[in-house]
Amino acid sequence: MTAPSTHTLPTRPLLVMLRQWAESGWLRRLDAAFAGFLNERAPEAPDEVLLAGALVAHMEGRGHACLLLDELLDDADALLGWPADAAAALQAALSDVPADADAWRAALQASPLVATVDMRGALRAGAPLVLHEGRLYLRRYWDYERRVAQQVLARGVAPMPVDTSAVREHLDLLFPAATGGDDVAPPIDWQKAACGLALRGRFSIITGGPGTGKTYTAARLLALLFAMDASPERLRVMLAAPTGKAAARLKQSIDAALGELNDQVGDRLPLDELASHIQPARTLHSLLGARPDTRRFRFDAAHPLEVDVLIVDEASMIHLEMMAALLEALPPMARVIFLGDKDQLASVEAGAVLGDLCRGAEAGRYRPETLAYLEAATGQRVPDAFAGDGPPLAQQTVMLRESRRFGGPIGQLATAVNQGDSRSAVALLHTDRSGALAWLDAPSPTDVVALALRGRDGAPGGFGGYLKALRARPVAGDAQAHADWVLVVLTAFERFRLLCAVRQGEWGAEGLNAAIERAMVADGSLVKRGAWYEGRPVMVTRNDAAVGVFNGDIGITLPPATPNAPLRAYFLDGNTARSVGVSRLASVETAFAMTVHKSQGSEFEHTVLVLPRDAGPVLTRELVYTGITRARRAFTLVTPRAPAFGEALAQRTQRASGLLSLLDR
Ligand SMILES: Nc1ncnc2c1ncn2[C@@H]1O[C@H](COP(=O)(O)OP(=O)(O)OP(=O)(O)O)[C@@H](O)[C@H]1O
Repeated sequence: MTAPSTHTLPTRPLLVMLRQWAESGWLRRLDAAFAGFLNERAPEAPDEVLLAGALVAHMEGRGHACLLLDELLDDADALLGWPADAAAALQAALSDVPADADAWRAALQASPLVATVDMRGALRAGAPLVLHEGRLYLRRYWDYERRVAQQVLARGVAPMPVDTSAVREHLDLLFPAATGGDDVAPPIDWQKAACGLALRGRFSIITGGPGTGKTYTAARLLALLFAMDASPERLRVMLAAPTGKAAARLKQSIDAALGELNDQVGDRLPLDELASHIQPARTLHSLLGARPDTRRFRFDAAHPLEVDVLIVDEASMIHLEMMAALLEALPPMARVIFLGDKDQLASVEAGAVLGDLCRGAEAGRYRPETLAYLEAATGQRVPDAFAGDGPPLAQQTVMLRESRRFGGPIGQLATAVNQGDSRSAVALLHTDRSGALAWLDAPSPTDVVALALRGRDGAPGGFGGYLKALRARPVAGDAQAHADWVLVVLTAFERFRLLCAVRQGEWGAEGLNAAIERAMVADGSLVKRGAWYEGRPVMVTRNDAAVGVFNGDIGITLPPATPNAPLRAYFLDGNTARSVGVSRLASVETAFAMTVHKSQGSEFEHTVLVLPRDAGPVLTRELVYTGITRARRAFTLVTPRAPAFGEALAQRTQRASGLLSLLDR
């Protein structure tokens, strides 16, 4: 949101009240200031318009694309989840404004501050708010939603013509039939179906939990596209993900899958040539050409990306603004395939685009025409349970349902959590004997610190391996040995991580980082002479295109190979490390512990999820699920108050958005 300026203190009673709310921490200062800005623009605007403006800004700060007016009037407490005193103040404020939604809507519609959308989609010029079908938007977010919907519709409405018998031949090679026994029909291979559907669309989604083979499928889809293309030598393939780490993982997984495929199909498909067409994976910011000090990217509708096929991983992390920019920068004829887990937490920024787009993915809702195509192109009959009359987007969306790497206790726990089955989840955490799962009651944060330093039974180590790697520094001046050491340290750090539900407080990332630092300094593992010290892991908290670091990147502070040179932060970039002088990193925080939100796109051998004492609105099922699915071999749940876990599972993340209604027309 653009920060409006207020030059003088407000005198209008509503604005005074909003300012007090901001001082109490119920609203952001920005939200109250936005109401002040609306008042400056239209001093005659009634209170309800200014109040709605402050609340829509507030909702944007909480990740919502819009404010649902009916929900606000029906049950403001449920919508906002404010503390009792704030809720009472809001109820009092609401009782001063028209009590029913129609009167409120009429006041908004009549205001010059609010644009309503006419039959042709036109808006009143210059209005900072938009009202559409009971949803109130900051104009920018209305615009992003409309642009995303337009792009999805433009790319997805008419399937491209496909030679189904050629597709079938290739798909049978790429996905050898599962054997179901003599009289048992083989289960449907959703990976094969996903390739078949993506082949005929310019916009496709492959969603599924961890290890369900999204990248495995994407690699086969690339092989299929390459085999089916009339001039494959000209095909430009790009890979991207929201964070550097996720981009590096995507490239590694695609390379590994293509290598495996090569062993499987030999020279029946030109896979070596395909591999040479795949450019290095990039972050979305770098792909689009982020520029310092502007929201605009180098690539946009007027200057499209030079790409024919774009695969985007970790799509649940893409927020509305980025999705709009990405889709518009794609040439109209290019294909984009999004991979992601629809059940994960959405981005910190407003919008839950993948979740919205995948709302019907579980049910399939494939139309007869889609089912007939799938049968011809893949040789598979999709079970009736997945038939329906879904919109065009549903015809291009496939959910992968079988986890290949996550079948053990961690997978079972993730499933129980996803289903909100807290009894089974608690039982799994308490009774697992394999070492994969553990529940730790931690009366004090020092228990978490002990876990961080030494690990636990069944999953020993904690940060011990990382500290050991740090100590194995080669003699100064040997550049190659130094480069190898940096990679060892970076990789060792990836093995263990504390994930917190919140940032602040003793159970939050900030408190635990400080406590771990203190403990490591006390036992001599670290020498800390200032904010920057050797071995300090840092996470970038703001994009800085000029330095080449982006929100969520994780680096380790180390001395460079040259003796006595200042410390540098080293970042893993695929299989190599790149470094930045620490003085150039303006926005970073220590990263022994990090929030679950920031951990998306990463995985660790042993992941510890720390739930604080009180289950506030941020503690949700999606947050716990996302934390668990960051664990590769071991997961530990830690909390000072056991019921916090069940309370979190009972709470869902619901983000207000109008995207689906724009797509369903
Ligand atoms: N059909 C299959 N047959 C055999 N192995 C498979 C199949 N599908 C996936 N795998 C294997 O399962 C593992 C997980 O697959 P993959 O990495 O593609 O999953 P993913 O959904 O992309 O996971 P993540 O959520 O971690 O990104 C890989 O080792 C892959 O080779």
